[in-house]
Amino acid sequence: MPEFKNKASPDTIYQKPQTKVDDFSFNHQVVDVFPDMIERSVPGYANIIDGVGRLAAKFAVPNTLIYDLGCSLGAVSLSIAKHNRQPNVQIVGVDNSSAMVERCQRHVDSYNYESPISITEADIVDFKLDKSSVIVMNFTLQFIKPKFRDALMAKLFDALVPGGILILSEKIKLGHAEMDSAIIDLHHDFKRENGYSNLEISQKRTALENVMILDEYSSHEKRLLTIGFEAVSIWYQQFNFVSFFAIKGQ
Ligand SMILES: C[S@@+](CC[C@H](N)C(=O)[O-])C[C@H]1O[C@@H](n2cnc3c(N)ncnc32)[C@H](O)[C@@H]1O
Ligand SMILES: O=C(O)C(=O)C[C@]1(C(=O)O)C=C[C@@H](O)C=C1
Repeated sequence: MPEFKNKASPDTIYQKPQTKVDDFSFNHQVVDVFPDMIERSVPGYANIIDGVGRLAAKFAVPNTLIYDLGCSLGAVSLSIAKHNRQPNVQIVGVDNSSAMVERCQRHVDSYNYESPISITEADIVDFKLDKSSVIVMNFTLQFIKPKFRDALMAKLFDALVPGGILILSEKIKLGHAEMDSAIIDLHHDFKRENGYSNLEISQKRTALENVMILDEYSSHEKRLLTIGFEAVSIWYQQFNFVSFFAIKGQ
């Protein structure tokens, strides 16, 4: 995983009790601590970033684009640039948080990989996509309103060349209450082991409740197959954090 060159500030956002916990948003306060927050919150994050770059390299095609939708600080874009061996591949990161885009541009500018990376501020729901061989949404679809998800996935399918892939990483819910609760407990243990208190875990959970809506893995798979993808497969999972990819037939 490309190291963030400026050492990230520690995430202390939910340390103090808040009388009213606001909905989570990718604002300046979150941007400042984001590398620390995501590393301590998402099991396997560094492995996923590296694996996405390696997987993208297997499907990248010259003279196409590779999209990183919901790019945050550019970790996926940089991993793809690091692993890509194909000529004339342009990596395009898109995010609708101006605070993220501004910081992401600085990160990307501090690297010098052969494949160019451009960063754009836009809402991916109404962003027009050009011909691409790989599209990645790493922990982003969960923040898109459910009513927009089918159309967004269909748009990504249309933009892919035959043989192209969509890589999605998502926090999922399990279809069985007792199993779901056990896996959520393991995730919370992971957070506690990374130094988060019960108060931090519970306030963050409240903040995310209305903005991060989770699907079951079976719903993701069904949606992608219904749209026309030839096959869908999980390549990484730890607890309720899954990364999977779907291929468009030739
Ligand atoms: C959990 S972060 C993604 C992490 C990042 N992909 C990584 O691997 O480090 C979700 C990102 O999606 C962005 N986002 C959420 N909704 C969006 C939308 N409608 N259009 C574009 N970006 C969006 C947020 O601003 C945020 O930066
Ligand atoms: O479930 C959580 O507590 C999370 O923090 C998850 C999650 C994510 O999956 O995107 C949510 C918001 C932050 O961007 C980092 C991680």
